[in-house]
Amino acid sequence: MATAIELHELSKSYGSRRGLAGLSLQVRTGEVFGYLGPNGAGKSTTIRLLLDLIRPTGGSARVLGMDPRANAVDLHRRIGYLAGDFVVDGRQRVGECLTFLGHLRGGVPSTRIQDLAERLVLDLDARIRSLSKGNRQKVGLIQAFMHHPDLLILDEPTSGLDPLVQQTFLELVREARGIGQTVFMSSHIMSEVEAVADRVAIIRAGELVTLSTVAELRARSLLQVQITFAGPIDPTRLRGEFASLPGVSELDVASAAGGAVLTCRLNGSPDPLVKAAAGYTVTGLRADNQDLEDLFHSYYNAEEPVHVAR
Ligand SMILES: Nc1ncnc2c1ncn2[C@@H]1O[C@H](COP(=O)(O)OP(=O)(O)OP(=O)(O)O)[C@@H](O)[C@H]1O
Repeated sequence: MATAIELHELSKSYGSRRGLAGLSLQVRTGEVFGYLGPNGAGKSTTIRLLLDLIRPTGGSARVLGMDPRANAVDLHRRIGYLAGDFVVDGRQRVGECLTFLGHLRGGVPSTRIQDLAERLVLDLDARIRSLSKGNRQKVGLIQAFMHHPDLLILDEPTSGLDPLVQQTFLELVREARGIGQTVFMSSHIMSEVEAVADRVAIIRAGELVTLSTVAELRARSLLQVQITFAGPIDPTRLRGEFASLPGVSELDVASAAGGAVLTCRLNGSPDPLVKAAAGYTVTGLRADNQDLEDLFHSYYNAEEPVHVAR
């Protein structure tokens, strides 16, 4: 099966509130799919619909080739799910809780639980109620990964984890992909998913804004350019000449040490800018890719959906 998740015009209204508005997308088997959006965008709503924890008001979803409404029991066995608000009985010890959950999933070797707990630095003897938020999140991660499910559905999996544990989590995701598991993970922070995701979807107000590979997104991001020119040079003339070049925006020219420093953003081919600069003596040149996080914020804040590919 080439498609692990398929959404077709999926909608969910909560009374007059819009949770999800006609969302269509496909997650391929074996890929790591990042599902991004600001708070309230509809990420948890989508995930709850996939698991049949809530019912759609329109459209349809297929998960591992099945209808979540008709095959919830079969499906849940093949899915590892980490809820955004993961809660378990606080009186239990971590090890007891994970063994119990393992039994519900057809049995998980204790060595597998021990290995995951060691890697995530989690004490299996601790009582769950005594754990910090981050350590509870580790319990949630272990129960999602431990039975090697075909599909991992993780709602804000890195929430509360310190940077070192986040790295271990990313390793677990890579290993899962390595053995053919599919990972669907939500986040509201791009940097958490860009290191592992094959593709990312960005949603806003229940709608798909963009769907693309991380590499394509990077290529689409603007360049922040700084060119230093040797003097004597007329900054006003420089400004007039460069401001009209294709793809140039946010241009600024400042006088410096007898010469001038030009800064601008560049969208598209650098060729016209480079050719214009070649008419002068260039003593310095910098071009940095816009931070992907900034790019995401521009998608979140855009008036209209920006781009939807594949
Ligand atoms: N049970 C509910 N009753 C009413 N409105 C709801 C309910 N659940 C979600 N919503 C609304 O649906 C929209 C999408 O919420 P959802 O929780 O899916 O977003 P999210 O992207 O997961 O955000 P967050 O990161 O804050 O969890 C929001 O406007 C939210 O207020």
